[in-house]
Amino acid sequence: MGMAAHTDSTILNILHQSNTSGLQVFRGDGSGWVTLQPHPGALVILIGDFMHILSNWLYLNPLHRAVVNQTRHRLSIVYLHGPPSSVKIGPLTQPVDHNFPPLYRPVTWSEYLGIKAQYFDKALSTISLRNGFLDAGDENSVKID
Ligand SMILES: O=C(O)CCC(=O)C(=O)O
Ligand SMILES: [Fe+2]
Repeated sequence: MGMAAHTDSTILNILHQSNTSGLQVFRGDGSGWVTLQPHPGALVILIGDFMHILSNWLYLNPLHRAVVNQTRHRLSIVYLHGPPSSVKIGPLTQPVDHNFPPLYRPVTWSEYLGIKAQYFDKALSTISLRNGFLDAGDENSVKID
């Protein structure tokens, strides 16, 4: 089963893929979609939207996807780590300096999941405190195919 391009709505995801590749991460430096080759015993840590929010854009949520393999069976196991569903979470004050004020309004995970279901790749923009600020999935920064 493949997965369309997305960012994870969690704090972070811990992923193990079998020895068939399929996980790809989008790199904004012009490399485009880069395949993360599986390594035996290795785990992939993906920063989710809430780590992105908490860190006020210091730790970026990578746009990624899973492509299907027509000939080889592929298995990936993902542990999703999110915040408590009803606690409001916004950018932490510590990494936020005065020249870089909070970029997002506080939001609960359950509220954010509703926003994500409705706006998908534009979800972070809808809680942005700065108009025109671009996030990973935004139309103008990355074209999702
Ligand atoms: O199949 C994969 O390796 C990716 C899975 C994934 O991105 C997810 O579960 O959020
Ligand atoms: Fe994912």
